[in-house]
This record gives sequence, structure tokens and C-alpha cells, in this order.
Amino acid sequence: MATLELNGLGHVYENGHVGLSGIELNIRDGEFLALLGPSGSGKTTLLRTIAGFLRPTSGSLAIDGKTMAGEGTWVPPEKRGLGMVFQDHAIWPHLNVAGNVGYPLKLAGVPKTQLNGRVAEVLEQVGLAEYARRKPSALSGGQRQRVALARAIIASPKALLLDEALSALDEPLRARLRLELRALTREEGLTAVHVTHDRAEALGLADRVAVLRDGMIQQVGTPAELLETPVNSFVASFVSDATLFPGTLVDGNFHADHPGLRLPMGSGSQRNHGTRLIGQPLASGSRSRRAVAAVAPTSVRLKPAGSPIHVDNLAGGPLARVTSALYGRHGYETSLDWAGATLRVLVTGWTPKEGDMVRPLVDQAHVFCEEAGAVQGRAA
Ligand SMILES: Nc1ncnc2c1ncn2[C@@H]1O[C@H](COP(=O)(O)OP(=O)(O)OP(=O)(O)O)[C@@H](O)[C@H]1O
Repeated sequence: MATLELNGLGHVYENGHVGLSGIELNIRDGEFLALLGPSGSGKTTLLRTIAGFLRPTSGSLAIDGKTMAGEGTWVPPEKRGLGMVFQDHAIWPHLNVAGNVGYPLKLAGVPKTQLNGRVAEVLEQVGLAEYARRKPSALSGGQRQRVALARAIIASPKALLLDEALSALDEPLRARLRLELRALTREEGLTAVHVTHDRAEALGLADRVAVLRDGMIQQVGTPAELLETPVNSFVASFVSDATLFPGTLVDGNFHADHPGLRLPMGSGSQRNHGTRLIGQPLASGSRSRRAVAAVAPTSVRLKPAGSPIHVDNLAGGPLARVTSALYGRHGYETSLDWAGATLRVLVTGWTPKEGDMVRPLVDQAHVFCEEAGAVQGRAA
């Protein structure tokens, strides 16, 4: 149970690469925070800096109000009271399950009877009570990861740091462990920081998610906040899988370059010509500026090519061709070729087939004023 406060935290690697820059983050007591971002965005660098394996080159880190790293202060990893679990469940092959799990207490000189009692308790918590005498080689991947988790929590850490801790596991085991992990951290009131590049995992597990890009935090928010009010096109694209359409903003009207979104659309956040536009730049200024509209897969409906439509902004617009449709838990994750743009749409209620011609109706788009250079299609 702890708060973690990161103020202006930065890390520059020895070769000059900026791993982290200006990180401001307050993680609450008992909160489950996910660090989400594409490969190379700095998730592991941030976690290792919190753990104490990396020294920040600027800013400070405090745990429960006590400075761990900052100007003139440095507390080594073993004195920070944190538990850690990594992707490769680094457990010792020569020790059995109980030996692995009890190791941190043995190191700390905890008496044997007390140690054994605590090992039994934690093994029970992670569902491994019957496996205490097994060697790691005789365990499944999921069981080994539970051993790593048990070892991380045995010394009642202030916070739990997880680096892609579930990524090596197959579904549905991963889904099950996800639920168990969440239940465990709730039960223990543990603050947790969970690094993942899996959007569904971050959104499904965490109280709040911090989205990283190029060593900088783009947005911190609840899963709903990130989906409903992304702060920029990168967040919209990475978190919601939105398709980005560059265009020009004049007098609150967005003129997309793409012929599918072909009208001066909307004004403010009013529904106009079928598409509802959301975003601050819509209200500000009459100067013509480049902008980006982000269209989430859930904001598009598809009509069969021949069907009559009553939404005037799309009548006569270009049709789109289904290029792939993958069945998922929430519907068909469908990709379309829409006059050269790849539009991603979540289709429910019918089965799209490769080659089908359809007419996309865009219900809603988020508009951001950004340099056109920021739009590189999908920010993955
Ligand atoms: N020791 C190092 N020296 C120099 N640069 C490094 C070092 N370690 C990492 N980097 C760079 O820092 C950036 C952030 O790396 P980091 O491992 O934190 O990313 P990540 O978001 O965890 O990525 P992934 O999802 O691929 O694990 C990357 O560009 C990486 O190449």
C-alpha cells in the first residue's frame, strides 16, 4: 500500500538516447495503473526507474512521500520495498516452489516457522498450495508465473511492479490470470504498476492508464476517459484503433482531404450532416489550420452498397471494399479500403466478407489541431 509520485522524471541513456522525459505521475494508494505504449515508448525504462534499476537523470521519485531518487538522494532497489514480476518469470530452477517463494524472506532472515507459514499462505492465495514441493521444470507456464507473483508479494511490498508479466502466456490462461491478479491486488490493497503493450489488457485491468510515446506521457486517464476524450490523434489511434483523416479546419468546419468525409462537416459538437464532430479546435478561431479527424471503429456503420441512405453527407461518396474481417469477442474487426484509406470498423449483427462493397457512415469523429506531419496513418 503506497503512493508513488513522479515529478519531472527523466532518463537519458549513456549513448544519449532520451528514454524518459518530463514524467509527471501520481499513482494513488491501492491503484492499479497500466503503462501502455508501442514498442520503444519507454514503458520498461519507466518501470525500471521506479524499481531503482535505473537512476533518473532529472526529476524525482517518491514512495509514500519519501524521496527514493532525486537530487542528492538515492535509495537502492532492495530498500524500496517493491515487489516485481517480469515476463520471463525468472524463478530459480534448482529450488522448488516453496524455496522460490520463500527466498525473499530467507534473505531477510525471517525465522523458519514464520517463513513456512507465510509461504503456505501466499501459495494458497495464488492457487498453488499443492505444488509447494514441485520443481519449476514440472510446472506449466501459468503456474511458473504464479510462483513469480507469489514471490513478489510474500514480503508484503508497498507496491507491485509488473513488466509484461502475462504476455508470455496463452489465452485463455492469460485472461484467467488477469482476473486473479486484479482480485489479488484488490484483496491486498496493493498499488500496482503494470507494463503492457496490449490495449485490451490495459483497458480491462487498470483503474487508470498512462499512455506513453517517445518517453513522454501523452495522457493519463480511466479507460473510459481515454476512449471518450483522447487528447490527441496518437492516443485516439493507439487506444481506440481510430483511423486518422487529415484535413483543414476553417470556421469550425472540418474539410477532410479524403473524399469519403467530403463535406465541410459539423460545427462545435453538433450533429450536422450525419457526423458528430468533437474537439476543442472546432470552437476556436477562423484561421485556416491543418487538423486531423480520428474515427474509431465503433463510430462507423456500414450499409450494403445498394441500400438507400438518408444521410446526405455520404450519398454518392466513394464505396469501400472489405479487405479483411476477423471475428472477435465484440464483433467483426473489419478493415476496408475506402478510396485508398484503410478504415477499421467494428461490425456487429452481420458477417462481412472479403470483397463486399459497402458504404461507411461515420457517426462521430474527434478533431485535433495538429501538424499534418503528425498523421502517419496508424500510430502503432
Ligand atoms: N541501455 C539502453 N541504452 C540506450 N537506449 C536504450 C537502452 N535501453 C532501452 N533503450 C531505448 O529506450 C527506448 C525505450 O525503451 P523501453 O525498453 O523502455 O521501451 P518499451 O516501451 O518498454 O518497449 P517494448 O514494448 O518493446 O519492451 C527505446 O528506444 C530503446 O531502444
